[in-house]
Amino acid sequence: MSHSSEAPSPWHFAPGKPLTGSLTVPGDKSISHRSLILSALAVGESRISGLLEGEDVLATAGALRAMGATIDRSADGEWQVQGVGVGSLLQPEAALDMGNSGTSARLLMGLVASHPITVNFIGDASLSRRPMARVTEPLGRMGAEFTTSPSDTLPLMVQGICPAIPICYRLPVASAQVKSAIMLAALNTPGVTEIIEPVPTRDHSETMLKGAGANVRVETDDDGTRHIFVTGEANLQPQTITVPGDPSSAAFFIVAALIVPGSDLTIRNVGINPTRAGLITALRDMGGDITELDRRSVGGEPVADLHVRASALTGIDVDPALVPSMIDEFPIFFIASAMAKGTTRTSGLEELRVKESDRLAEMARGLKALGVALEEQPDGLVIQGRDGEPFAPDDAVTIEQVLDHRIAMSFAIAGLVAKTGITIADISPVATSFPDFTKLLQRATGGQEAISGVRA
Ligand SMILES: O=C(O)C1=C[C@@H](OP(=O)(O)O)[C@@H](O)[C@H](O)C1
Ligand SMILES: C=C(OP(=O)(O)O)C(=O)O
Repeated sequence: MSHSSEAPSPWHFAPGKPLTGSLTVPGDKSISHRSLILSALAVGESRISGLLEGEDVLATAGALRAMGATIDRSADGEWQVQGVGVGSLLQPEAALDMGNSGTSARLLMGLVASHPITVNFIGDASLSRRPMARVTEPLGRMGAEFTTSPSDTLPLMVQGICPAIPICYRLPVASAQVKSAIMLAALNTPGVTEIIEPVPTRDHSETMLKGAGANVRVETDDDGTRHIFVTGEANLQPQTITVPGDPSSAAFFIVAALIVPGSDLTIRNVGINPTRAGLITALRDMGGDITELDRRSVGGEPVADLHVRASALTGIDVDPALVPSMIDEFPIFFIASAMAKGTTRTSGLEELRVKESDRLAEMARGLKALGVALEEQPDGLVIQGRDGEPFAPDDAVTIEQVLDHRIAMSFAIAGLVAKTGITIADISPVATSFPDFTKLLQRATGGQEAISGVRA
C-alpha cells in the first residue's frame, strides 16, 4: 500500500508566475483519521464528507475494515461507515499495515489495547524507526501487553485486554497522538481514565468524542494544564461528519503566496482551530499579510478562507509555547524564515527529530545546499534570512527521498524562489497527506510552466 515500493517520481520546481486566484485544500488529516475511527466504534451508519483520501487515512480505513467495520466510498471524499460498536472490534487475520502514518499506528494501538484481540502492526521504513514506547508505556499500565523490538519500534504486537484498567496519566511529551491513544483505549475501559496534559495539543479527539456522545470532560488549571476525563464503556452515536480543510496542507500555499513576489491567493475552507493555527500567528508576527475571511464553523471546527498576499517578512524568535500548534508546519516555516530579513530562531523542537524523518536535520541539510546560513541546534534552527533574495546555490540542488511528505513539499515551494529551481528526487510521499499537491500548485501558478515533471 505504500508509495515506497513504487519507482521514484522526480519533479523539478522552478520560478514561474505568482500564485493567484483561489483554491481549496483537502480534508484535515487528523480529523479524517478520527472520523473513521469514531464511526467504526458507533453502532449504525455514519456519513463522512470531505474525507482526506491520502495514503495515511486509507491505512486507517484498511485497518478498521480488517477489524470488522464496513467502510464504503460513494464519491470524492464521501464515505459511509457501518460501525461495530465500542468493545466489538474483531481480531484481524493479518498484520495491519500502517504505511507511513504515525497517527494510524498510535491511535489504533490505543483502540485495540482495551479489546480482547491480538494485533500485529507493521509500517514502512520511516514509521519503523519512530518511537512507540510513548504509547506502549501508558497502554501497558492499562493492562495491554506488547511485543516490540528492543528499540520499541514497529513491527510490534499488541495483546489487548478486556476489561482494561483505568489510569491517571500525565503526558511526558506534548503529543496529541499519545493523548488520543489513551482516550480511545479508555472508551472500552470501565471507570474514568484521566489524562493530564501540561501543554495543550490539538483537541480534535476531545471535540469529536463529545460530539459522538461520549462522556469526555475537560478541566483547565490556572497554569493551562488540562485534565481530560473519559468515562469508559461508552456508546458512540453514528454521525454525519464534514471534515474541514487541512491547515497543515494550506501551510504550503500560505508560505508560497507570501514569498513568491506578486502573489495574491485565497485558500478556501481552512481549519483555524487555535490548537493548529500557530503558523498563521508566527507568519503574521513576521509581517505576513494573511486575512481570515468568512469565519464559520464546519463539523464543529472553526474554519475561514485565508487571503494571502506576497509580503516582506522579518525574522522573529518563535515563542516555544506556539510549537504544539504548528508542529507539522516547521519545515515550510523554515523556508519562509530563509526568505525573511534578519534572523529567525526556533527552539523546543526536539520532537521534529522523530517525525517521518529527522526534520531538523533534513531541513538544515537542504537549506545549506541552497546557500542559506544557519545553525542546527539540538532543539531548533537559527536561520539567517535572505531578505527576499531568491536562493542562488552554486550547484543544482536535488532533495533526496527520505519518506517525508512535508520535506518534499517544503522544498518544492522553495524551488519557486530558487534561481536554478530544485529537483525533488521523489515527489510520491506527498500522497500520504496531499495527493493533489502538484496539481493545485500548477493551477495556482497559472499552468504547467511554473513547475514541470523531470524525466529521470
Ligand atoms: O494527533 C494527530 O493527528 C497528530 C499529532 C501530531 O503528532 P504528535 O502527537 O506525535 O505530536 C502531528 O505531528 C501529526 O501529524 C498528527
Ligand atoms: C507527523 C505527521 O504525521 P504522522 O505522525 O501521522 O505520520 C505529519 O503529517 O507531519
